[in-house]
Amino acid sequence: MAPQGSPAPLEFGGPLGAAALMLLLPATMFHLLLAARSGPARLLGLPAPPPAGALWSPAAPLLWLSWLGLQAAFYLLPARKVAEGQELKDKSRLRYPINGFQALVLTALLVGLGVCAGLPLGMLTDMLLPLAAVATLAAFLFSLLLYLKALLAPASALAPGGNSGNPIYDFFLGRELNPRIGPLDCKYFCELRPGLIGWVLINLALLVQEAELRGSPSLAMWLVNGFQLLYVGDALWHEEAILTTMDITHDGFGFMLAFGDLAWVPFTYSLQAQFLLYHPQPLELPMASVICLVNAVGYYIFRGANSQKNTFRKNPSDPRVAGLETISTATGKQLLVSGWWGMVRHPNYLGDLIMALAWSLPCGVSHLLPYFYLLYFTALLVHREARDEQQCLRKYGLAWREYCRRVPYRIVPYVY
Ligand SMILES: NC(=O)C1=CN([C@@H]2O[C@H](COP(=O)(O)OP(=O)(O)OC[C@H]3O[C@@H](n4cnc5c(N)ncnc54)[C@H](OP(=O)(O)O)[C@@H]3O)[C@@H](O)[C@H]2O)C=CC1
Ligand SMILES: CC(C)CCC[C@@H](C)[C@H]1CC=C2C3=C(CC[C@@]21C)[C@@]1(C)CC[C@H](O)C(C)(C)[C@@H]1CC3
Repeated sequence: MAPQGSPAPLEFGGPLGAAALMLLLPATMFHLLLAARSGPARLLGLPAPPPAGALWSPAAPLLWLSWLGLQAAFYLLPARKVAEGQELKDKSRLRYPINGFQALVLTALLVGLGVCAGLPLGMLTDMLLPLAAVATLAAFLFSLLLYLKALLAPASALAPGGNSGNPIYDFFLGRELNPRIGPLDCKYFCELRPGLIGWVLINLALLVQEAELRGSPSLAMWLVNGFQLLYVGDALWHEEAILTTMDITHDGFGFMLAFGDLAWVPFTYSLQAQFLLYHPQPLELPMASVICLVNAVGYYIFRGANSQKNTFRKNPSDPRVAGLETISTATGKQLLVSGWWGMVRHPNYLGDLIMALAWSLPCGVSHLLPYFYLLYFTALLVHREARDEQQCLRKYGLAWREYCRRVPYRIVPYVY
């Protein structure tokens, strides 16, 4: 069934773009994994081909499925709070458990106990290629299952974007908005749990492996681990805020998010730590302090902007935001035009990008490879910003134009 109303414009270059991305994204991920462990560690240019069998281990599917099962079990544990999502087309609201931080703590306890009992965590680093292969295969199979499941879904459950009628495009973007298997909300679960927590676990394994190889982890490895743990911990602590993001409220759950959440995030976002294991970098305390300052500035902007908008959206009369200047829109919602959201139209992206820079700086400036995340993330956020602008223009019309007039810069003041 297709949703009613005018069809949404095609994004990501339509079916051709979607097909190209489905090949390019996994290829890029494997290129990065191989380049990080190769001598020259070139971002551009071909790394040496993997040794025969390096992409496969019979233990990998077992390990990966156990990890997914463990995170699903933590998801189903009693939550400190159950939050309601945005209103859906049929006027209903879905309920979501807020226990992501609890899952992170339980995972840390379990891994800690395992390590004390002799679990060789560092050996996980030798499994990254086979695990990435399993995660990629799982993302393809899972997206197929989701595509088929959407055939039975009512029109009101379909996403505005991924129902063009072209199977390749719809498979990529995702047809159903909030597919659920029993009590498990697939998109909400995948976006915050197995991939995000998996990312910090991989980082930790790389740190342990470095300690085993060189006697102790390097300062650079500590910084990368610390910064990214803060980012993931923050996401899970503010888990409820994800319910208003574009991914949850607008995008269907298809290959893009399934692959992004399950494979891309854990295996490419840990690239800096992977690079450092194979290419140790000297880092002195004064430089490390400057990098910590850069991360702190980025985090301050990112958290300040996200919290200000979330507080305002939940309760505009909250004393923390009640004094801010706003524009009224025809939908009854208001737009902030002072505070963080009066500085640029996406101050949260600016903070996120500054943090991305801080995550790469500990890797020195001899290689471009550890700066991949910063480059990719800039492209992702510029594209995401443009998509969000289109959606806001459709939602708010003239009020959005007025906001753009009052706040002319998108992400970086006086630059962009
Ligand atoms: N690490 C990663 O890989 C990624 C991280 N992120 C991060 O995720 C976070 C969420 O990003 P994202 O979901 O893209 O978007 P935002 O959190 O920026 O949300 C955009 C929405 O906010 C509302 N909004 C926009 N302007 C205003 C305003 N002036 N006043 C009030 N509300 C406004 C609109 O929705 P409405 O009016 O309907 O409320 C708009 O659609 C960001 O911090 C981003 O950096 C995002 C992608 C990837
Ligand atoms: C593989 C493709 C190129 C694109 C895939 C994009 C996804 C990897 C990202 C889309 C939005 C994301 C968000 C986060 C992680 C990356 C993905 C899934 C996020 C969970 C990271 C932590 C943040 O604090 C957040 C605000 C909760 C993020 C929400 C969006």
